Amino acid sequence: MNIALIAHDNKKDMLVNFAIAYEQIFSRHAIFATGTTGKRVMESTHLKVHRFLSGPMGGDQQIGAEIANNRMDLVIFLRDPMTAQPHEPDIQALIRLCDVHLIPVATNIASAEIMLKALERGDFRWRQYLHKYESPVR
Ligand SMILES: O=C(CO)COP(=O)(O)O
Repeated sequence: MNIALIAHDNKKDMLVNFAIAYEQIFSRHAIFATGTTGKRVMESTHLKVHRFLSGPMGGDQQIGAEIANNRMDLVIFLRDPMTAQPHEPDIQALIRLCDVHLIPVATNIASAEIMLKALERGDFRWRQYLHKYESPVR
C-alpha cells in the first residue's frame, strides 16, 4: 500500500514517535510524505520515505494529485487544529480529495492508530481491487 504521512509542526514529534512505534508495519509499505515530515521520519527510523515538497511550498497539493490519480491508499495527516496555516486552502483541498476518492484519512493520532491496526489486519485489501481496475493512463 502507498501511505502518505503529513504533520504540522506542533504534531511532528507525535508523528515521528508513531512512525518509530509502528516502524515494522510501515516498513512493509511504500511511504510518502511532505518535505519536513519525511525528513524527520527518515532521521528517526530506518524507513525509506519518498519526500514531496514541504507543505506550504506545494507538498500538500502534490500528495493531493497522487490521491486524485489513485496512487495513495491511506493518508495520515496530523493536523494542528490550534494554529492557523498559511496554506490552509491546500490542506482543505487534500482532505476534500480524500473524500472525493474514498481514501481513508486519519487527522489525529487516535484514528491513525486504528487505521494502522486495520491495515495490519487486512482491512485495506479492497484497495488492491481498485488498483486492478484503474485506468492505464498514469
Ligand atoms: O504543512 C504541512 C502540511 O500541511 C506539512 O509540511 P512539512 O512536512 O513540510 O512541514
